[in-house]
Amino acid sequence: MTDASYRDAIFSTPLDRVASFSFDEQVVACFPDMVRRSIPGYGQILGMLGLIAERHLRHGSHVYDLGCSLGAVGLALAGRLAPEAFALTGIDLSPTMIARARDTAAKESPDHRLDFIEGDIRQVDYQPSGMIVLNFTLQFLPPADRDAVIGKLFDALEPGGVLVLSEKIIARDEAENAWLVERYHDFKRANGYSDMEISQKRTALENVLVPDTLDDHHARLATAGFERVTTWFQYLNFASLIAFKPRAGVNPPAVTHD
Ligand SMILES: C[S@@+](CC[C@H](N)C(=O)[O-])C[C@H]1O[C@@H](n2cnc3c(N)ncnc32)[C@H](O)[C@@H]1O
Ligand SMILES: O=C(O)C(=O)C[C@]1(C(=O)O)C=C[C@@H](O)C=C1
Repeated sequence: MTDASYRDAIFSTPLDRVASFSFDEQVVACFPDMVRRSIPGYGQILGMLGLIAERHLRHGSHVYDLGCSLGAVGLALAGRLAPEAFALTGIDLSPTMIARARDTAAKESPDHRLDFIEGDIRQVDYQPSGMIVLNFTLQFLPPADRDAVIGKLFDALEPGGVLVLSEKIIARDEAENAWLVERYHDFKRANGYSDMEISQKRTALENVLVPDTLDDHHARLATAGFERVTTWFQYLNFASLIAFKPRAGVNPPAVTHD
């Protein structure tokens, strides 16, 4: 990152009332440090997205990065693929994120076609695309809106296109979930967050980041029409899935028995 990025100290002082988490200017200013210290495997997921794009993207096709924040996904793809291999549109609700994503892309990958637009991913008219990435974004949509967004993305994908969905997840089994969350807090402590920071951030994220189970994600993607859904990454309570849209004509016709 060539842009200024500060250490995340947002929850490091005791707060009388912890406000709901939002992607405000304070978060934008320390975002690279926050995600690096708060999302297990964040860097590895970004690295793999480039390799997935190399394998699955038809030359010259369009990619969406939804909830793009500072544009890290586009930069990761630009690090692996030639400028003519793809054109990417990043979309985010936060104007500050979008402004910084544009600046960074212009400095770091001037030859690649990386566009960034401010918008709500629930309201976009999507153009046909070969790959769509939701890297820790769906979890911030109200649960009631998630099926419709995934349905729209399925429709926008070209036959053979892929959706990559990375999310914080919850385990249905209480004991399993407790173990994962406790180890996740150990991970945060090891990355320099205090117990107070961990606890205040947890409060701020209540009802803002609402995780689904892996089963919920698989079921939603299958219902939308995805042919094959694979959980290709999991590190504690963070996971990434890839979903494949069927190629036209390869589905065998349904066999009927009489
Ligand atoms: C955890 S961040 C995503 C991180 C980013 N994808 C990355 O890989 O660095 C979630 C982002 O989703 C954005 N967001 C949340 N709801 C949104 C919506 N309805 N439409 C567009 N962006 C949204 C937030 O502004 C925030 O930047
Ligand atoms: O800090 C946490 O508890 C998180 O869940 C990490 C998480 C995320 O998963 O999106 C939460 C908010 C910020 O966007 C960065 C990371």
